[in-house]
Amino acid sequence: MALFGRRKKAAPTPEVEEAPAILPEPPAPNADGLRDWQAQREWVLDQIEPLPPFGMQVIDALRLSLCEDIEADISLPGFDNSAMDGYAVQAADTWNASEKAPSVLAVVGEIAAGTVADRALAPGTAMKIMTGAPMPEGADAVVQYELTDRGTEDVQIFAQVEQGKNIRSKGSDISEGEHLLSAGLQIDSRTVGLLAGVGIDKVLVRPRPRVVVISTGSELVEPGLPLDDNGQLYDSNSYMLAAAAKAAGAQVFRVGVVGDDEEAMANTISDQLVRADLIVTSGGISQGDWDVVKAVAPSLGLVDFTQVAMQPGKPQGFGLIGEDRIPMLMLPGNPVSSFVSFEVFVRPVIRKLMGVQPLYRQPIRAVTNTIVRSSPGRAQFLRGEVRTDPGGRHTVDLIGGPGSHLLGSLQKSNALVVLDADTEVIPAGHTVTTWMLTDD
Ligand SMILES: Nc1nc2c(c(=O)[nH]1)N[C@H]1C(S)=C(S)[C@@H](COP(=O)(O)OP(=O)(O)OC[C@H]3O[C@@H](n4cnc5c(N)ncnc54)[C@H](O)[C@@H]3O)O[C@H]1N2
Ligand code: MOO
Repeated sequence: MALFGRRKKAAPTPEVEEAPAILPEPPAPNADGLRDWQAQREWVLDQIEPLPPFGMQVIDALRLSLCEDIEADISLPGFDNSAMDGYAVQAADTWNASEKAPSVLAVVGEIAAGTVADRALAPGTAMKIMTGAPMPEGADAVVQYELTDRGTEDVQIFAQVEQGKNIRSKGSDISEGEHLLSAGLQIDSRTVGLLAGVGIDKVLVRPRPRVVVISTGSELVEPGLPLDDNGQLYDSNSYMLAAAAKAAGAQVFRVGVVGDDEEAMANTISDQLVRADLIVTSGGISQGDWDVVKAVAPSLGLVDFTQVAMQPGKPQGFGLIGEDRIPMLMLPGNPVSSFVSFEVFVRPVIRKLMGVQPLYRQPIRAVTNTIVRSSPGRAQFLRGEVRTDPGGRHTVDLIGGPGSHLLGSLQKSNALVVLDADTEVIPAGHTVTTWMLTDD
């Protein structure tokens, strides 16, 4: 039984916790002043709480995490019914029936799906019955039309059927009271079907996180508008990050470009807090003279800017912003750096907010088709194309170079190749770790 069928309202919201006054101690940097990417990811995730459960229509709960145990209130099928269009009979009346020597039974009624017989079936008689219609009392088998002459007053039956033939018995799929689903399950289309099948219209789930995406940089132009000749380029990051967040299950608000203006940036972030479970920014966090996010974020909440031993994605920012301490991930502006940072930090945060497991991409080992070189000191997230041969063996080719502006080769890739910070060279034919970049 789902919560809504029984209790009509959600569990009381948990008490609001006191907002933290400082961020917890971040991971210690290495000798080069860089943090380990996995330690940084854990540190960020430790500060993220799954969203409180919410009651939703089952169709809207697709891909969300169930927050209640569900048991069946009814059996499925709910009654014995026919699996075929044909005649409900007593099996004994068909014994020894054949094409040459058919059994002949009087047809005494018709049962369509959604109706019931007006009497019990007596020996020597048959009732027409349609697929899904309830079996009449007294009948213990169904003879499909193809084994009869389809008679309307009398019917000739050309084959013997055993007891139970073509009957779908009550509870043969699900029995009343049976435990169906456990809290924590991520709802898929089959689960939606099962919930609806047992009559449940609403369930308690963790809602889609509302993710606000902001990009920064006075050089950026909204796609669709003309570029001038003064070093402008299109804002690809806010679109890419919004799409990636949506694919990860979020409800996305793409704010788009804010120029390198501190007041405008501070106002934009503050204005967005009201509809955000997470804010993601791109750009303006490195060492530049107009790194606006880095400049204003400290005035808005608790923030931490650091450098992580990964390439791309070295500069990273994290904060808990405003009175409600809304998490904010501040990503570097280079498009590939932004995307890789999304994969490493933002996607797991979205999944934690949603309460779905696993938080991380499941690593797949793939054999390199060529030598892979890496500059040691930073973990590498290279773009690759993984192919799977018919035997299930994965191979990978690197796509494009390591440059973090290479949007074209990012699009051509279907995986990230993840190398440890101390890796220098991997000969062709050896295996590497890859993350498949599927949009789910
Ligand atoms: N002196 C140093 N300079 C830089 C360092 C460093 O350590 N010392 N780190 C470099 C690395 S690594 C990265 S990554 C970038 C990150 O810089 P920012 O996060 O401040 O990003 P921006 O400077 O705003 O932009 C970098 C680059 O990306 C383009 N960009 C920005 N936003 C978008 C967008 N929405 N769509 C498309 N392209 C975007 C921007 O035009 C720049 O070309 O810093 C290095 N510098
Ligand atoms: O970290 Mo930057 O992201 O190497 O280009």
